Amino acid sequence: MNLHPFIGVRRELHQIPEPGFKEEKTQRYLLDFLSKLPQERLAIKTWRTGVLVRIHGRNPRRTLGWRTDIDGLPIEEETGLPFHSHHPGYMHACGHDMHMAIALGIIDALVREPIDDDVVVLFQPAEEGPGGALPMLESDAFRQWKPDELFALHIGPDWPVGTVATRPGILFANTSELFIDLEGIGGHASLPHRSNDMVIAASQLAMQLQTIISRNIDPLDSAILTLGKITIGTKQNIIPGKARLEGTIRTLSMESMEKIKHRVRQLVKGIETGFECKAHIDWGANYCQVENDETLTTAFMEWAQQEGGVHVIHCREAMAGEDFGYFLREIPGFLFWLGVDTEHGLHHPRLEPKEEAIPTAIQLVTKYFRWRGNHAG
Ligand SMILES: CC(=O)N[C@@H](CCC[C@H](N)C(=O)O)C(=O)O
Repeated sequence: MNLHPFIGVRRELHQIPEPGFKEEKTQRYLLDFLSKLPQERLAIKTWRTGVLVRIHGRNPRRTLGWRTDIDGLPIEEETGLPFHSHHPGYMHACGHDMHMAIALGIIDALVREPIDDDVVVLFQPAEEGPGGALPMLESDAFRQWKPDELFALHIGPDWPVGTVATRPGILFANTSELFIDLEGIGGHASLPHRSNDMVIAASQLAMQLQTIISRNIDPLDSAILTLGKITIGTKQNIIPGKARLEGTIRTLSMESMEKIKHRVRQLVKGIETGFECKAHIDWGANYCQVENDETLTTAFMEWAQQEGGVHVIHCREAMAGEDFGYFLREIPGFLFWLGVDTEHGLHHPRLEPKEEAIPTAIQLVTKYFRWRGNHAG
């Protein structure tokens, strides 16, 4: 059986996952692919490791936009697939390979059969961190081609292929990374009284941080504080003088985000006093919530159910983050989950999205652009 061309594209991209703002091979792949398309209606420019593509319409009244993210994750792939990652320690474990293949498929369809309106497609670096959306949004490259409406999708592991899930209003959470460094005094394991043990300080802090959500935040206002990594010590008989805790905070309101940060500062100060150590907090990258435009999202959901050939689910908010939220603060639009039905979820080393979702998405989005961009609304 012949492989769908954009499933082939996804498999090639799957092999070259790269960290945020280091997506050089990915950028070359995208530019090479784009150079082979009919060029009459295409304009292409780069911004850092990203790419911006403009497809000139037949009779443009406005510019519609599509955005995909392009970076991979620091995860060692365990899928055993024949087209597995060629970059040790990196994997497309959040579906950005699927997102890019779909975006290229949309461009391919629209250059061959253009719509009335112009379409701008953004290949945005560094979604997983440190965040490419905000600097791209502020760049001249983007400002010159700023679309009037902007749309995006994210693969959704929990839904079957042929399903689209979204909602008007907040879809994804506000996020803040969290890095805390503790510095005490290291020493010999047999002389605890002469050292200042950061294993105990970090352990206490980890437990205390878990009380913030349960004791300080309104239970009806969802929030998360997850510590994903703690680094302490070198050997079993050395008391370590340094510790680093790394995590992420998620909220559905900015008010809760501020409250959590305030409590983190207070608890860290308490650890400094209690353990006579020094502490430093770094909030890393912060993403604002993804807030779907009410009117456009409702109209899309009705259209997709009736005309799009997919099953539409009105889903709940997710506590995942997406820097696409920065674009939606300025430009009306929406993001939807694309059902890819995988046993292992996002950021898992065995994530295997069902590839049939690629042609489904290309068809759906191209059809939507034809409906919206041929002066339907
Ligand atoms: C869809 C998804 O999984 N997004 C990521 C992006 C957030 C990164 C952010 N820098 C953080 O970890 O706080 C997620 O983890 O939700």
